[in-house]
Amino acid sequence: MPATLWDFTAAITAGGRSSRFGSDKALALWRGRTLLQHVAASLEPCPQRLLVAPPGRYVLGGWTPVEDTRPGEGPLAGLEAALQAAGTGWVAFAGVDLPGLTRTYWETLAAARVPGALSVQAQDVSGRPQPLGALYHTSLLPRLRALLDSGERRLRLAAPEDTTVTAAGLNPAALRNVNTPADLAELKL
Ligand SMILES: Nc1nc2c(ncn2[C@@H]2O[C@H](COP(=O)(O)OP(=O)(O)OP(=O)(O)O)[C@@H](O)[C@H]2O)c(=O)[nH]1
Ligand SMILES: [Mg+2]
Repeated sequence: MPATLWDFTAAITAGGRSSRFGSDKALALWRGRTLLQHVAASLEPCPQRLLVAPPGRYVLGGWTPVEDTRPGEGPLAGLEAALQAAGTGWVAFAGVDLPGLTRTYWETLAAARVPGALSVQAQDVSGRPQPLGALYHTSLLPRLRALLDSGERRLRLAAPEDTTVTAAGLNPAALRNVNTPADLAELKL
């Protein structure tokens, strides 16, 4: 895959409460590294890397801290902060709880971009597009602001359906989501 495909900004949204996990899941260990480190490694080739989190919560070398625009309001607000900080272009938006993400995963999404698209999302095993672990264009920012101002919090509404490309055939292991200690235990099997 040509290196020129890594022409997007990386953003990890890490402002969650981990209430189902019971402790900070970003710092939970899997294969000797934290979940946050796994996600960060998948995005290391990106020229600009942003970590949206409460100030001082994490130290992640090479990643620029970005404060939430609306702290505690969920990943849709995290995406707003990320797109605002990114400037102009494409942003790879990841959660801390997707430790199976790989460089190949992001390269596949990046290669699926077409003119006019504003988001590229992987199709999961049930055929649904996955809004976390997806690419978003910064021109979505006015829409996101309007959605959030109106009280909307669902990340899957971030991009209009008719401007969202879905990429099929990605490794389902890339999208394993850790919400509970049981999810992490399953990952270790
Ligand atoms: N920046 C930011 N990220 C968030 C916020 N809420 C959740 N996230 C992140 O969004 C991703 C997926 O969120 P959830 O699985 O709902 O995580 P969570 O809120 O920490 O966990 P629960 O409390 O169990 O729902 C994780 O990377 C979270 O850190 C927020 O208010 N701001
Ligand atoms: Mg949550």
